[in-house]
Amino acid sequence: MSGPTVGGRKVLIGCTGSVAAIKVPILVQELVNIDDQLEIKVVATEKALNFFDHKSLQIPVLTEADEWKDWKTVSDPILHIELRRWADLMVIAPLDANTLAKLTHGICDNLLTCVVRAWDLKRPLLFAPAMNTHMWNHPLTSQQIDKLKSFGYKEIPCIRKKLACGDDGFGAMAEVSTIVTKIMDIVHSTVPLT
Ligand SMILES: CC(C)(CO)[C@@H](O)C(=O)NCCC(=O)N/C=C\S
Repeated sequence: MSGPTVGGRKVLIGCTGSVAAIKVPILVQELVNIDDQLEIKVVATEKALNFFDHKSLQIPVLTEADEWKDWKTVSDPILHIELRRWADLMVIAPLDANTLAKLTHGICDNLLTCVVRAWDLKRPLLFAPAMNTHMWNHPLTSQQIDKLKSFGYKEIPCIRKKLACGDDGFGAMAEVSTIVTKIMDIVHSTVPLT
């Protein structure tokens, strides 16, 4: 990115109900360490909150409770629209099997899926799938990932690892360092959005 950063890039991290969500705090910390100019917000599904203490993060973690708690009248802001306007890029890490299926069909029944449903396809959206290896190997998975890629979303491929349930195989979320590198490649390559 040439010239002074007029305010950091705005990165929205979406996270869903995979055990890999234990890595969300580490992902945030690594991004802050590598570029303290970044503005970072997290949007978590209810299930994602099972895997990390969102109150321990030093940055905003938006949840279902935030979507409508302050809304009183039709002129009040709508959080998922505020977020799609705010973010320069979005990374969904981890993307669990459930939300993968929802996004494939445009289901928008929570804050995260509403942001994606309203997403400006001219802005980068990356996703890092994470699920049990038997879910990964189901034929639905590749069909659904191909569908997301047809929208222009960029996959950060899963890797083979010992999984949370003891199985060994593909389905593990990409390493945090890989996800950070993919984000920074985009941050350093895109001109500031007006
Ligand atoms: C959990 C973690 C990050 C530990 O290194 C890794 O195994 C992973 O991404 N697993 C994918 C999710 C998973 O395991 N699912 C649940 C049942 S198998």
